[in-house]
Amino acid sequence: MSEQADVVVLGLGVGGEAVAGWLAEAGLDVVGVEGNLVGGECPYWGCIPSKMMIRSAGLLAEGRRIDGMAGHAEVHPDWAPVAQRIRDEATTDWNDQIAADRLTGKGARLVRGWGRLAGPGAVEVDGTVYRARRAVVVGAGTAPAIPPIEGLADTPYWTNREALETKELPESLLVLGGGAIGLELAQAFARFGSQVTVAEAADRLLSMEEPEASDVVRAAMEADGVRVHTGNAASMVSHDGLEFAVTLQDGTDHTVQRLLVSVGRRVQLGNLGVDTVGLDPSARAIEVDERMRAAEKLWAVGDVTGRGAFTHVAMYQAAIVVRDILGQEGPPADYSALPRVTFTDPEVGAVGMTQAQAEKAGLRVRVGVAEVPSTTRGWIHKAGNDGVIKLVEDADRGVLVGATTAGPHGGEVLGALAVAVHGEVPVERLRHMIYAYPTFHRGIEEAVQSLA
Ligand SMILES: Cc1cc2nc3c(=O)[nH]c(=O)nc-3n(C[C@H](O)[C@H](O)[C@H](O)COP(=O)(O)OP(=O)(O)OC[C@H]3O[C@@H](n4cnc5c(N)ncnc54)[C@H](O)[C@@H]3O)c2cc1C
Ligand SMILES: NC(=O)c1ccc[n+]([C@@H]2O[C@H](COP(=O)([O-])OP(=O)(O)OC[C@H]3O[C@@H](n4cnc5c(N)ncnc54)[C@H](O)[C@@H]3O)[C@@H](O)[C@H]2O)c1
Repeated sequence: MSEQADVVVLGLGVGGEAVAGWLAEAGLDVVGVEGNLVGGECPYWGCIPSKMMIRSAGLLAEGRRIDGMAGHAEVHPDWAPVAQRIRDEATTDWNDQIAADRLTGKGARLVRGWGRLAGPGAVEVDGTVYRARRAVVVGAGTAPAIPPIEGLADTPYWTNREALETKELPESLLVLGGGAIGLELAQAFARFGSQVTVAEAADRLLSMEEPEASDVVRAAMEADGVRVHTGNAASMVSHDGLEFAVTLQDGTDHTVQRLLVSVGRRVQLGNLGVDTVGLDPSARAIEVDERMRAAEKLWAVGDVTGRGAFTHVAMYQAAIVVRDILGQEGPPADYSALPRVTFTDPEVGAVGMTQAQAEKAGLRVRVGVAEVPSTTRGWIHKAGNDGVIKLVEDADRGVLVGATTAGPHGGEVLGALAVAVHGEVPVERLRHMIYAYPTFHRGIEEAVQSLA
């Protein structure tokens, strides 16, 4: 059997849903194919439920900061309202009817099932081939990477999905991987009372960001009672029906109730039939140009492109895909001012290049640093004021090419620096700008003055 459409979108996560909805609203005949939940990872097992956990965990942490600053508070954590809110408000118990109706309400046709590319301009789902007159867009996302650790595959380990679905707080939890997922969830569970250990293979947490941010995050984790092992992946895992036994590379043994695997995510091209359009199924991602084109009649969007696994990247790319398919003008994709925020407390905001990346790119680099606790606002804030603002300047051009804002509201402070990097605002202008007193973002002025 075969059906026609203007556009077929394969995978309706953040990126695919946006593309399908916008193109349908523009009047095209769009078929959207989804094997699981319309909306993808972010609303059901990612950004949104994890940030609900973090918001609640943050309230507990603030409550514990009352002593010594505002009287006395006893904090009694309860996981039940968190699990309930994730069910009621975030995921409707992992039911996507609202999202599906929103999409079809825009005029798109929803096909439920797992699809595969079937040559240029064609997608097959359960024996039906959908032929696209204009474009196929792949937005198939990623799956958790599971490392080849002896014994791991045979155990009931958690990925982000089980962690965000849990109704019960783990008594003890070992988190493999000290990146964004691992750290956000480790700290949240620890603040509710789980005994948490993080084992990170690299020599520091959040190893893709500035070392100063790694130091801040490690201190914060340890202050929340998280045991941190760096340079120390797991070498063996087993489960006896009740508990996990995990041996780390340093030879230490850990017995825990739960094991969370968060060592990165992988694009799975093997199942997508990319060979039928001339692409390499063993590639790490679908290679796209600056208009998100991947092959004849083929565009890709979101995590599957390997250009930064963030919801805001998927949305940014979706707008480019839509413009290109509709033949509209617009700027090409540019990731030089890519912002990201790790929602630990303190939050770690970052944009553009780290110092190491800028040096590796051959730039003549100047660096400016301000310690948040010694800024006026940081000093006033007191409990929970750890953080650092770090700026990376291309000294030859006199513009910032990267910045890090670790600290209270670090993700919000980042906004100003994302504008500076994106807009290539001359450092000289930043030096003579008025920064409101006493804000956290006023720390940027100090960091600018210290550029050397
Ligand atoms: C715990 C966690 C927290 C996160 N927090 C943040 C955050 O705070 N901020 C942020 O910016 N990002 C965050 N992310 C990342 C964010 O979720 C992803 O970048 C985003 O979901 C990517 O969207 P996407 O459309 O590329 O893919 P996905 O959302 O993964 O969607 C892909 C969709 O394609 C479907 N699909 C795949 N293959 C097929 C097929 N063959 N046929 C049919 N359907 C298919 C899948 O079922 C899925 O619904 C987080 C991720 C996790 C796991
Ligand atoms: N706040 C956010 O925006 C947010 C939150 C969560 C996830 N995400 C996205 O999801 C992606 C995936 O998150 P993630 O945390 O799984 O990946 P990650 O790449 O952020 O971190 C994975 C970490 O695991 C470590 N690692 C790799 N193999 C290991 C092993 N065998 N043992 C121990 N450690 C090992 C890596 O060194 C790295 O530090 C992120 O890259 C990010 O793009 C974003």
